[in-house]
Amino acid sequence: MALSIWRCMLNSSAARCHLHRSLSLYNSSHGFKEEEIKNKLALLTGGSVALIKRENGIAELCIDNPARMNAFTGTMMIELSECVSDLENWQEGKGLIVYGAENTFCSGSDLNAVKAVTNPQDGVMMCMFIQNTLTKLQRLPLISVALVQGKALGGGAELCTACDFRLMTEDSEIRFVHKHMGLVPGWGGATRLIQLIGSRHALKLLSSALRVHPKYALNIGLADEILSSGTDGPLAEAQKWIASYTKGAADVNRAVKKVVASGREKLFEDSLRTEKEIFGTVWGGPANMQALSKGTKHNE
Ligand SMILES: CC[C@H](C(=O)O)C(=O)SCCNC(=O)CCNC(=O)[C@H](O)C(C)(C)COP(=O)(O)OP(=O)(O)OC[C@H]1O[C@@H](n2cnc3c(N)ncnc32)[C@H](O)[C@@H]1OP(=O)(O)O
Repeated sequence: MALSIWRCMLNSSAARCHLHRSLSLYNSSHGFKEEEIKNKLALLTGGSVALIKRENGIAELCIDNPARMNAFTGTMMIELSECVSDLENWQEGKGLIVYGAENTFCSGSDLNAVKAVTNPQDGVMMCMFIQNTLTKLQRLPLISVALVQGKALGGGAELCTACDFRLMTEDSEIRFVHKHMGLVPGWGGATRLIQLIGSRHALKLLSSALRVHPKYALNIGLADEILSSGTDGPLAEAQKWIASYTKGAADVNRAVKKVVASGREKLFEDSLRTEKEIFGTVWGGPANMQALSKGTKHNE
């Protein structure tokens, strides 16, 4: 009885709203004019972003514009945002692999497209649009992995920081080339890079536009693994890698990612409170009851 009252409290709309945080980082109160920038981006066509949601709960998102090393056109930016919204509503989902077509990750914005939006107002609107998308991607209750093959350049380097993990193939590189373009990161990549590797390493990478090869990336904590060139190919290697972090029931996996995502963004006390609320969503749930009734031990 006490447990069901407790669950009822936790399922109140206020708690749900708190847990399923998909509010946009920028909205009209920040001067963001979403429809206006979407209309402009829709004119910059080419390439595509494709999402496959597999039955095992692992999705694959492919950045596909190989003629331009998978650079992002305007329509691809819109498609990415639609794919992320789709993933936000995928209750069976546990994991996500982001990769680029034809063995290279992504070379950032399509330079032909960005030439059409060089005025600072449009630039900032585009930046808000992509930051909204990548923040939602980072907050998804899915373990996300960027499979970096070939080159991750500019915005492509920023995109891979929005994933929880980065797996690099031996010949790949991540490179924040922004300084050479007279820019700084704008897709949220600087903020996320500092969180990932600390401000000293981030400053080195951004101020020198250094090519970050896999061993160096592993060394500074930017990469999580260098994939061996197995016979099945990098995507199959990435699927195997993510499988070991997404075993078991979807709701428990999603709760794990939610506690980490909330802790990553919140102040200490705030994070403890959210952790307690998420805990309440799995405590006494089917996976928990099954483990208790089986007398599960952890000595293997
Ligand atoms: C805040 C993010 C920031 C922004 O929004 O402004 C950016 O992302 S800026 C964009 C950063 N990216 C670049 O500056 C990439 C420039 N391109 C290169 O450095 C090279 O093309 C490279 C290293 C990606 C690949 O070199 P490689 O020798 O292997 O091949 P090619 O140079 O022959 O490239 C093949 C083909 O792809 C076209 N390409 C590559 N990247 C882009 C891009 N970002 N936008 C448009 N087109 C791109 C390249 O021009 C070639 O086309 P081709 O018609 O054959 O000349």
